[in-house]
Amino acid sequence: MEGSVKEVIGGGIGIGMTEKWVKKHHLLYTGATRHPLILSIRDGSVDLSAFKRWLGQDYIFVRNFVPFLSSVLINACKDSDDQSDMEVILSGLASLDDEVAWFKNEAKKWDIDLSKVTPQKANQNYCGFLESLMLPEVEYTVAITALWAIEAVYQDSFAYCLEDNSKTPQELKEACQRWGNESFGGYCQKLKKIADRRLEKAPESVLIEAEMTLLRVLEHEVEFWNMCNAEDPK
Ligand SMILES: Cc1ncc(CN)c(N)n1
Repeated sequence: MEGSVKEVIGGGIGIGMTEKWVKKHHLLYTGATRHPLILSIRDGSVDLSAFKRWLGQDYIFVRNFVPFLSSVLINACKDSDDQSDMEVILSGLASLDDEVAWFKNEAKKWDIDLSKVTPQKANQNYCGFLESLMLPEVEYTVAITALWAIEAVYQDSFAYCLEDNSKTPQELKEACQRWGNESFGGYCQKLKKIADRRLEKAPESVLIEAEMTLLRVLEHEVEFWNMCNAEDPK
């Protein structure tokens, strides 16, 4: 029950660290989730070549995201204080199978040869960052915060393109649905809860590391959208 004694004592209705950080860094968060590319999809003015660039580059990103998510899963199995973390992360990993297939199928529709797409600079940088998060010294709390942020940016961005008054072109709606749907939203909420639970108990040094990691994720996301909107390879 909302507002129950248990919830108040347990912090259920209190604001978590992730939300505090989103508020504190709202300019950067908004930069990542309301980027001009997203706004152009939502208002229907999108340059389809930018969408195609995004499709090819994101396919490469997702392939690199698989080992990152696998490493968060291993961390959860080894270091988590709650067994259900593993199930949440496993569900995300399982859905990537379908996601990779979706990219291949979508690329065919848009006449994109994925074998010829090479990662642009911003994508290479982002994938390099994911690799750095897989190093053994990276705390589970930091890695799960990164995972939540990466997924939340896509959820927030694409859900915005599906709101009632949006003019998202029909042929892009399926892409927006992938990350903008309610079930993906629920997954992001679960990741947020895990991150908040871990952050609540984390020592100051881990909190600093996690907040910095969130900022890096948001910066990489902005750079990623910029790369798709740019005419020339960066
Ligand atoms: C760049 C980027 N960021 C996030 C997501 C969501 N997994 C993605 N597919 N690509």
